[in-house]
Amino acid sequence: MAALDRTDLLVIRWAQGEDGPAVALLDQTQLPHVEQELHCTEVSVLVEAIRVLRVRGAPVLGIAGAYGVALAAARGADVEGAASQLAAARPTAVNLASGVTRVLSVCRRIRAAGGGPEEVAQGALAEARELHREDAEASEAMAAHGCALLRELVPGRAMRILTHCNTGRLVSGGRGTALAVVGAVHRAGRLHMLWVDETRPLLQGARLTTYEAAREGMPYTLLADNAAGSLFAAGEVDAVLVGADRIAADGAVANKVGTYPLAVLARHHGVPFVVVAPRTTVDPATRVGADIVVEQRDGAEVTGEGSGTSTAPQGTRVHNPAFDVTPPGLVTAIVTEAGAVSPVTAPDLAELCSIPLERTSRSGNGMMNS
Ligand SMILES: CSC[C@H]1O[C@H](OP(=O)(O)O)[C@H](O)[C@@H]1O
Repeated sequence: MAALDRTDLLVIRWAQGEDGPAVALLDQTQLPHVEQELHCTEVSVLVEAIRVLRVRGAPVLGIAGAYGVALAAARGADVEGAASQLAAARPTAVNLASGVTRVLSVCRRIRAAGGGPEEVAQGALAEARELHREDAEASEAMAAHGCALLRELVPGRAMRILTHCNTGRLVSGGRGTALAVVGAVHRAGRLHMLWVDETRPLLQGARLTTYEAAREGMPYTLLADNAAGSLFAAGEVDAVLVGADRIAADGAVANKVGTYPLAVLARHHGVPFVVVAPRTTVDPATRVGADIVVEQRDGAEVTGEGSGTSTAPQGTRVHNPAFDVTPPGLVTAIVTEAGAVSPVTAPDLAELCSIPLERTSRSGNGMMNS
């Protein structure tokens, strides 16, 4: 694997190639051993890329959804239909639907004002680019707020931080969410060890967080998910940092499956459990955690069925939720670009995110009314 310059990880970008406009993605299913860019010249290709996690992680899904609507507009395709397909590609990460809705609203507004296809395409791309830029900015702010909070929560010494799944540059327009905080702690000389959960079944930790930690020069150690408990028991964890895919109005956090058990372990062992996410991941239209739709994925991701190396008998029934939901009472703090809220309460979260508690309801296709 060629060592890459830090600034050179282009996770997602708008491309104008010989075959016209495209959404270019670093294919995360090929990492860490192959760095390959996928050019999506059709929305259907981008939808499939989202479904199979060639591009993944809540904030970057919002960026991908936004560029996807701009791609439909640029190619003179049915923008409304494209928006519905994109928003439905994965149900849990709220950023996807909100990124799609944001650019679709711009298309509708330009059209209603009498703009033609060219104006709609230009407006859509400009809005998608603005969302991309905002996410990069949010990432820098989260890193600063999160690092300051950790220095309060773990005073005086270099920290041993455990993380789950992948929350770095690969999920963001910038440095990421939780891993952006770890990077800031590392650059401040305060990171003793980053414990990396492999994160079964798709191994985002083993494949992607290790890849990013290595690029950043962080001290890191990979572990099987079920080894985390013994680390807590040995007093080897000073803080847990994770991302989020959707945060309900009451502060309940949907994140990669395996997050909830870490929150329970952290509470039992008196270890801070910190969630890092941009305000775009807080969804006031989802009142409580029980209302979060948790994506159920194909059992073959667990058994390997069909890949030639199946681990279980043919036809084994599999429970494979992509996420779980952690109640706010187990969350020490939620860090966003606007700052940190701790303890996590609905009014404080709403204030932090400058979101009025009463918000428009969802339309049937999972997209927010603009
Ligand atoms: C902060 S976004 C990263 C977030 O997304 C991951 O899910 P997936 O890999 O299925 O897209 C996981 O929940 C991470 O915490």
